[in-house]
Amino acid sequence: MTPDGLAALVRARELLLMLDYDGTLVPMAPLPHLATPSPEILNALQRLAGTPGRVVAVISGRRLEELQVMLPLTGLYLAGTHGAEWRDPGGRIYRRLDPASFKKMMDILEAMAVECVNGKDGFLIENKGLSLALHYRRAEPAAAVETLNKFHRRILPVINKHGLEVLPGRKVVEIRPRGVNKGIMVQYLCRRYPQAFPLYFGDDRTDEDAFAALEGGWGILVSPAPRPSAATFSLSSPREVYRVLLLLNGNGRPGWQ
Ligand SMILES: O=P(O)(O)OC[C@H]1O[C@H](O[C@H]2O[C@H](CO)[C@@H](O)[C@H](O)[C@H]2O)[C@H](O)[C@@H](O)[C@@H]1O
Repeated sequence: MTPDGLAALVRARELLLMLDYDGTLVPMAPLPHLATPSPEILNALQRLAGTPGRVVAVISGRRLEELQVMLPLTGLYLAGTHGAEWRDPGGRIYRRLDPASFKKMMDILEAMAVECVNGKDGFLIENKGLSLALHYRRAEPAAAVETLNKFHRRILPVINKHGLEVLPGRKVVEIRPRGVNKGIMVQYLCRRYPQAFPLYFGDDRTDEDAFAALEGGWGILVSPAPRPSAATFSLSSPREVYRVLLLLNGNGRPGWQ
């Protein structure tokens, strides 16, 4: 699907526009804090969020606190930690889980990750309170395999005992409470806005839960190459996602670089 084709199909409808952040709205970067949106993306999202007939939601594995810094926008949903916490367009904050009850567990997992990484270069441990991510984007491939195997063995008893799950992502392994996934947030929004046609844009394994939860809408996989997915269509890059946002804003000028 081309961005122009997709926008032409949905432009006239009332839309529930849901987007993943990393790899979808913003291109991947070597480190999480470097994946920041351009002013053009921020403008496009802000315009959409202020347009009648458009409900906009960004649904990410990042913490809500971090998303609010990355996307200093108003009038849209920001959902963090795979939908475990979110801010609504009116600025109210909601949490499905109490971070306090997971703190001890995440601290234990963090200590295990530190032990397995053992000071090796290229790893990043991110304790998000409700989940823990072990990034290996900049690690040597052999070191990544060895460390991840060790980490999996180390955490297995804890995972099973405490109802957690392990999710492989793009150069990251994440541990989060079972039952928390982007699909739950998508379902909530679809039911809250039944009149709006749902579209979900995502690039990663965690977005598959969201595609599967769409109630009569379309999932748009963001990937340069075809791959198995529950999505309906695909776009090749965040750049193409940006073009769809521009077109939905009624601004089809080519040439976002
Ligand atoms: O659900 P998402 O919005 O796609 O968030 C998924 C994870 O994204 C971040 O990590 C990933 O992106 C970084 C920046 O491009 C990259 O450096 C890292 O290797 C990727 O794993 C974020 O740090 C995680 O907390 C999110 O779960």
